Amino acid sequence: MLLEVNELYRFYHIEDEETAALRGVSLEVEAGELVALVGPSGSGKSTLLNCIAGLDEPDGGFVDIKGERMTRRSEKARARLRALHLGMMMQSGNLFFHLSVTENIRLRMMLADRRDESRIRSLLSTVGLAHRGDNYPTQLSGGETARAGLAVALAAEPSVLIADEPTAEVDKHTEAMLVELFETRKAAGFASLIATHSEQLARTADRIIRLRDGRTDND
Ligand SMILES: Nc1ncnc2c1ncn2[C@@H]1O[C@H](COP(=O)(O)OP(=O)(O)OP(=O)(O)O)[C@@H](O)[C@H]1O
Repeated sequence: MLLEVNELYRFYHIEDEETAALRGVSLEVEAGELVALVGPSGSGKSTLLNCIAGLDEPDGGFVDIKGERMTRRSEKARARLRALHLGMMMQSGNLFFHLSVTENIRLRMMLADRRDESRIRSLLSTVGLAHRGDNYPTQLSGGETARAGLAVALAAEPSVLIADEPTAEVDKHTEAMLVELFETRKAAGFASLIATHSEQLARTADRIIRLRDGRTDND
């Protein structure tokens, strides 16, 4: 099992008000699986992805990636696990603004001890940014920024990819290109969990997991 999420709970508190963003979410994604995560705004998708990535600590439950525990580990251990096995593309962005797109991809590869200039070029063209490698994130449109973020997420060929709305703000042609890219990952035996409103992407997925009020819908 590449990704195991077991009984995750996450509560947020603002003054006296408590929001139960996750209320016992469990899921598994196996090698070669593309899973779409869908649910209305506020249902807990981003919270779930942040907990999986070890960027947020759940109040209960655990996350294992390739059999290694992500939850309740030191920041150093989580960073190592992320660098080696996890690609993430989050709404908050995963690009360094003082680095060009090419430099962002190169840095992500270096964190996983990889160096391959031809892979950088091929990644850029796969996400439709062959002409944008030397640009800085602030010089990109919303859709281009999303695709640059995806190129960074995929840079080190992660076993597990988590992505938050990768096809938001892209045109139909680019959406089709990204769907093809996810299918290629699937064929190569990697796992992807993708929060999406894209019907095309949901249709391509092996499974759809629906979140509602912090729970999976089939609970
Ligand atoms: N840092 C935070 N502090 C307080 N409440 C939060 C925080 N982050 C999220 N929430 C609340 O937790 C719930 C789940 O939010 P989350 O962002 O995970 O939903 P989502 O399904 O990703 O929504 P969207 O599709 O709009 O991005 C919402 O009620 C949200 O208001």
